[in-house]
Amino acid sequence: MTAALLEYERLSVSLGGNPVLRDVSFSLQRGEILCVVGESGSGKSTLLLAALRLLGPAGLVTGGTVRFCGEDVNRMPKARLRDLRGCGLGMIHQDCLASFSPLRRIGDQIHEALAAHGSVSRAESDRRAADMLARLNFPDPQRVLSSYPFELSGGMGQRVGIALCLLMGPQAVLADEPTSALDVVSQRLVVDELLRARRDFDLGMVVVTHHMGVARAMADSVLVLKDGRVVEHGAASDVLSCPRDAYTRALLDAAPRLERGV
Ligand SMILES: Nc1ncnc2c1ncn2[C@@H]1O[C@H](COP(=O)(O)OP(=O)(O)OP(=O)(O)O)[C@@H](O)[C@H]1O
Repeated sequence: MTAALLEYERLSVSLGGNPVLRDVSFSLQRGEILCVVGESGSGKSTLLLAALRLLGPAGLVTGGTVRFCGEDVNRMPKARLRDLRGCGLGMIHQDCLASFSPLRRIGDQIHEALAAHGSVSRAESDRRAADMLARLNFPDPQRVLSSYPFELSGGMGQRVGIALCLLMGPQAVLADEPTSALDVVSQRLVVDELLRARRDFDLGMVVVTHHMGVARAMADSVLVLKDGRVVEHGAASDVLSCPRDAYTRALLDAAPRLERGV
């Protein structure tokens, strides 16, 4: 049987000595979108960072494992870990534009990122970036590539961040509140782009969101986190339509609606 893309098995993590994740288990298959919901401080970002072994100096895995394609992330040698972070697991942040240097053009920075993970000429990286931006419905990819970050709107910046993530050729994508900083129109575009990326590249995705409307629009499965523990995990249709847990019901009561795109 093929290993899951990501598998958390009874993962417990502490930050600064405080337990933040407790016995978290789930798996993610190719082509699956898992949305992780829960209130602020419930451990959602920590859950994503654990997969990249990016818990920082305060972080400690106190029990359990995270496996990527069957390989224990906490036992990976440095070179493997670099591949994992560079092109195995893509990361999309709440504010992708903030990850770009304000001083250099987008095309220069995309080239730098691609060249760090394999020999690629500037012409080739521009071609691949322009193709990806066109695929994500940017009307003028060349203009984006020659822009500085401050010349892009927040929504465009977020979509450029998605393009860069996809250009690295990840097998799975971790998205931490990818729509939270956006107006509703840009939210819809980002949700549609992530759904298209899943379909086109058969990606697995873990999407952290406060927004139950985003979970409704995207999720195949939903995991509800409270105080670092999984209170509910199952098919999106079950968790979002017939929640078993009172906490999930309370989250759903505050949900803005987005229709499912695919
Ligand atoms: N370096 C640290 N040392 C100690 N505690 C930390 C540290 N970083 C985060 N925490 C705590 O860990 C808990 C989980 O944080 P985390 O960012 O994973 O939650 P979250 O669900 O993603 O929250 P949000 O939705 O606000 O981003 C929080 O209570 C936070 O205060």
